[in-house]
Amino acid sequence: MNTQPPQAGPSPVVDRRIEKTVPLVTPQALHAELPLTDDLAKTVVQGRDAVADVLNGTDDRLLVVVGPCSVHDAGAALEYAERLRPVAERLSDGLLVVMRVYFEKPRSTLGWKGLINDPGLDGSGDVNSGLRIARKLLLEVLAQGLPVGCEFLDPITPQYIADTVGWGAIGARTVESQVHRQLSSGLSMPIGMKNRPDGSIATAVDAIKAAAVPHVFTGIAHDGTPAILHTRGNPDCHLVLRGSDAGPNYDADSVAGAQELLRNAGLPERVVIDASHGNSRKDHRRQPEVAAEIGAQVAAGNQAVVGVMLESFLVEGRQNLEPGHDLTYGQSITDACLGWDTTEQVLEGLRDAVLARRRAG
Ligand SMILES: O=C[C@H](O)[C@H](O)COP(=O)(O)O
Ligand SMILES: C=C(OP(=O)(O)O)C(=O)O
Repeated sequence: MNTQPPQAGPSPVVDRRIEKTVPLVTPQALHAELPLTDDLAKTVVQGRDAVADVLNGTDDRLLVVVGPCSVHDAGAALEYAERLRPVAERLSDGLLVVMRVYFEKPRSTLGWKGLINDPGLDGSGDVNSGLRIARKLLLEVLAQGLPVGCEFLDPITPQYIADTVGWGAIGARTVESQVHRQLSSGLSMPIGMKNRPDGSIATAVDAIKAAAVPHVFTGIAHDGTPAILHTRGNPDCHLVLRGSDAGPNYDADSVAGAQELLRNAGLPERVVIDASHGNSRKDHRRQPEVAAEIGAQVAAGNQAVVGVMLESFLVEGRQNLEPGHDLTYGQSITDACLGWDTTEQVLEGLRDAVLARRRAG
């Protein structure tokens, strides 16, 4: 028999490293506050279908996912969307433009983890506000008529925003994770699987295969209750070549190698290439030459290259997030980005490449 008096104060067993627990808004409540209207839902569905058509080759355009490395200021991101919309329309004969609206940042070690996790940019971790700001911005970008692309990092977050997303990514650091593969198998939009930071493409190919089939996993339901989710499998997952710590993988030989891996796995030979990250060696000034080389492969008739990713914001480069320092409006606080004018030139070059491929083929 236990003769010890009941323990007063914190438990010696559980929550020893939990400082505090804060209630999380439910997906249902957030959706009710910030609803996806029928018109916006049409933009989402049309965007997803158009991406799938490009991936499947029934649309010969190039998918271009372009926008800031991360959103830290919703106003600046919306201004970017307002600039992008007319350019996307003008180039729509060659490009299917999806705006990169990334709220979740996977870090190599430490750093700001994105607007959903820390909208105050100060470590206060007000996730409820982060989700609200993120969803509001997603609806505003959709209202511009632009489909949006996000990385899915936290497995709970999609319940709050995935209804607005036309294209999703699983990042280089999580592509080997079973949790993210299961999640992808249940997501309603095409998902790009990135090669691992060390360059392993086989891991991303494994992820595509794993996410294509049904899974069962635990998560939350729309009303916020714990739930067992049974997925159907996602046939629209595809490879994203993003280079690696060892160097780029956007050149024709690397693309051919990736095609061979896909072919051997019995998967469609379709590849999206990220012009940033390992492919630019994180130097934004190299993105135009990477995009030009990808464009040259497209213009030469390569049908396997179906998309390009660019990191771009209003102001080129990046800045450090430091307490007490004012931030430059429209400049990235994570990876360095192309500035607006260069972005427009790069997009025009990619569109010309598609028109050349079409003329030749
Ligand atoms: O795209 C953004 C970054 O490359 C990614 O979040 C990793 O950043 P880090 O290596 O600076 O942590
Ligand atoms: C983190 C990102 O990319 P990767 O996973 O390729 O590093 C990103 O695009 O924000």
